[in-house]
Amino acid sequence: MHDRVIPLPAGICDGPLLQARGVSLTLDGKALVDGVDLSIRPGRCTVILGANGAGKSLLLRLLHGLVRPSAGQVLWRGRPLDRAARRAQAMVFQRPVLLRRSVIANLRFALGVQGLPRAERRARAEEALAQARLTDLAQRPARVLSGGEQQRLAMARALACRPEILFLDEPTASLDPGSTHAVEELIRLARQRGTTIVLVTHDAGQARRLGDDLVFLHRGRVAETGAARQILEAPRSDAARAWLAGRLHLDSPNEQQSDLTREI
Ligand SMILES: Nc1ncnc2c1ncn2[C@@H]1O[C@H](COP(=O)(O)OP(=O)(O)OP(=O)(O)O)[C@@H](O)[C@H]1O
Repeated sequence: MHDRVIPLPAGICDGPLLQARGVSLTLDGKALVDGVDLSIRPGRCTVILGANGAGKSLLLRLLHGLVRPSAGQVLWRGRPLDRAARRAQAMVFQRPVLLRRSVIANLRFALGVQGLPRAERRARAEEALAQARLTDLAQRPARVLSGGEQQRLAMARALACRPEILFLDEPTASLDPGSTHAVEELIRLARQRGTTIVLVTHDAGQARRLGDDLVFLHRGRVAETGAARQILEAPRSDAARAWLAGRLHLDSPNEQQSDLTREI
C-alpha cells in the first residue's frame, strides 16, 4: 500500500484536504483535546493512534464536524466546514449504526439521501454489495447480521456514497481476524479509489498495514506526527515509545503517571 502511486481523482487539491488549527475541546474545565494542529493529506490513509482515553474518538468527531471545538478551527480545503463539506464526508463507527431494514434497503436509503437517480442507486448498491461480499444477504434484515457482516454493510454503505474522505472509528475493534481482514480489504479498496482515509485505531499492526501518515495522540495532544512506518519503527516521542512497548495506559490517572515515568 505504501509503495503504490495512487492517482488522485480530478478536483482533489495538492494541499491538505483537512486541517485542524489549534483545535481544543474542553468539557467540565478539562481539556480533552488540547491545541491540536494537524493536516490530512488527500488520497492518503492517516492513522490516529494512542492509548485508551487519549482523545482519538473526540478528535475524529471534531474533524468530521460532529462536535464543535471549544477553540480553534477545522478547515476543509482551507475553508471552515460547511454543509457541502459534510456531504463529501462519511464516517463508520465501531458499532455500526444501521436502519432496521434489509441490507439492500440500507444501501438504497443512503444513496437516495444523496439524490442519485434510481438506475445509479441500483448500480452502486449492487457494486457495493459485491465488494463487501454481501450479495447473498441483500434481502436479510440488517439487524440479524453478525457483527462482522454489519460492519461490512456499514463500510459498503459509506463506499457506495463515494465520499472524498472516510472517517473510521475503530472499525474492527470487536471483530475476529477474518472479519478484520475483510474490513481492511474494503479500506484498501477505498484508498485505491482515491478516498482519503482517517482511521482511529489502537491496533499497531493495523496502523502498520494501512497507514501512510500517523498522528500519535497523548492526553489530548499530538505527541508525534509523520510517516506511519517511521513512527512505528522508531518513535521519537516518549509517549509513542512507551505505548508501543506496552507500557503506557491512560485508563487510571495514577497508572498514567507512573507508567510513563517508568518508561522514560
Ligand atoms: N461527552 C463526554 N463528556 C465528558 N468526557 C468525555 C466525553 N466523551 C469523552 N470523554 C472523555 O474524554 C477522554 C477522551 O475520550 P475518547 O473517547 O476520545 O478517547 P479514545 O482515545 O478514543 O479512547 P478509546 O481508545 O478508549 O476509545 C476520555 O477520558 C473520556 O472519558
